[in-house]
Amino acid sequence: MRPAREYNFDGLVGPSHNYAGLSFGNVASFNNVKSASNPKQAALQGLAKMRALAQRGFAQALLPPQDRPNFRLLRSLGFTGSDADIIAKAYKESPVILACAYSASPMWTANAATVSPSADTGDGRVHFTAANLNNKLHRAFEHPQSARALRAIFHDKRYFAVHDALPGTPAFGDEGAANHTRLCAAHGKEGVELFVYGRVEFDPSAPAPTRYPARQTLEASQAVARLHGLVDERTVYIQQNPDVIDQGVFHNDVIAVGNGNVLFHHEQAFADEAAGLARLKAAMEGVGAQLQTIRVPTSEVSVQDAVSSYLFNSQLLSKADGKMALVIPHECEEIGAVDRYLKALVASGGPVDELIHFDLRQSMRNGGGPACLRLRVALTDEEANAMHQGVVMTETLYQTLVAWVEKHYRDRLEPADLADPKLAQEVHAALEDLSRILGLPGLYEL
Ligand SMILES: NCCC[C@H](NC(=O)CCC(=O)O)C(=O)O
Repeated sequence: MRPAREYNFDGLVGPSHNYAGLSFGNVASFNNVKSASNPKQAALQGLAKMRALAQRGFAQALLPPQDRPNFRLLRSLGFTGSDADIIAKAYKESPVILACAYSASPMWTANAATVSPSADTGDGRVHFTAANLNNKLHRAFEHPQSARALRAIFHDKRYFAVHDALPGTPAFGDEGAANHTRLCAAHGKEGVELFVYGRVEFDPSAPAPTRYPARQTLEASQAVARLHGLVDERTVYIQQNPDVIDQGVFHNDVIAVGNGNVLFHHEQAFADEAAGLARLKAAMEGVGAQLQTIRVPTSEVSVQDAVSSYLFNSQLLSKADGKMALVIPHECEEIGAVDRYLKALVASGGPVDELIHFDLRQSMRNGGGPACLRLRVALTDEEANAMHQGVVMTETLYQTLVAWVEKHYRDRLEPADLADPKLAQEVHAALEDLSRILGLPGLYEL
């Protein structure tokens, strides 16, 4: 075994963060549609989380925002002329399409890709597959730039393989790491990769939600496992409970999170819990790991409270002393049942002995909590040295980025502001500056 640690790559929130109600099935996105956002505060809240975790000694890095509005998308839909013409025409004919082209949704980097560490893959490299996110228009156009950014950071082909997204068709709906968890005895040792899917394209008899869409298919999960060269005995597929998708659990990471040998989940998370967890347990025994579940009963926390608090959209982080900290949003303290549950959890003598709270309200109002905001990449020391270093969070980078945000970001964005052609110029100037700060000159096609 080679020693390895988990890096969390948080999404740096882009300057066009706004509330457009684009995600049917995501309750927060729908409830906050057309309210005013504060992109500056959103970016600073995200940076504060990155800095605090880096200061605690957790390996922390970032993924950059994407260029917005997405003129390529707007042109492909028939809007022509100068940039200002395109924006004006799109706003007049279809403000929702303009909002899609302007979405800052790449901030939720858990959806950027699925990642398999080198200990698990066929060729011993770290594998990434950019997620096609084809269930939502505003997200379906993220993947080319996600792959480009990952290739810029993980450029050394001796260590890293970045795959393009799966075909963008319903059979292969792929939401990346939000529906994937890796369980292991140690990051540098072979682990078990758990894929949680919402529906099965080629088996109409399999359960499926009826109200809200299931974004991830079994077929997509299996394709990612093939691309990464994962071994069958160490790969487990479990179906998400369709009833909870219908209650607003649009990704599995809204109802379960895993780390090390621990799976923290709601009792209603999975369609056939007993059988699924038995398979997971057996696979883990094969790699010398003992599955430990922390199962939250409905009698203590309802699915509705889990969705509004984002209790499970937390980060479960291993500390140097062997215990784990749970990184949660402030909303968890505000919902009585969740607050009580968490206090009892840290007092129970189990693996989680600390809560770390953050104010992430700007992201939360669009349905993105601590776990949505980060992509986990377990790396050996050699791999960590081989990646681009300019994205690793340090105190200097934090201070530089705070000044960059203060300079370029607005503190209020309403739906009508997307029609302002100056906004596009501001985003452009900000990203030009950012690629210089991060030392990634080819990051954008600006
Ligand atoms: N992992 C969390 C993802 C949240 C994201 N929300 C959004 O895209 C909302 C955007 C808006 O409505 O403006 C989504 O649903 O995919």
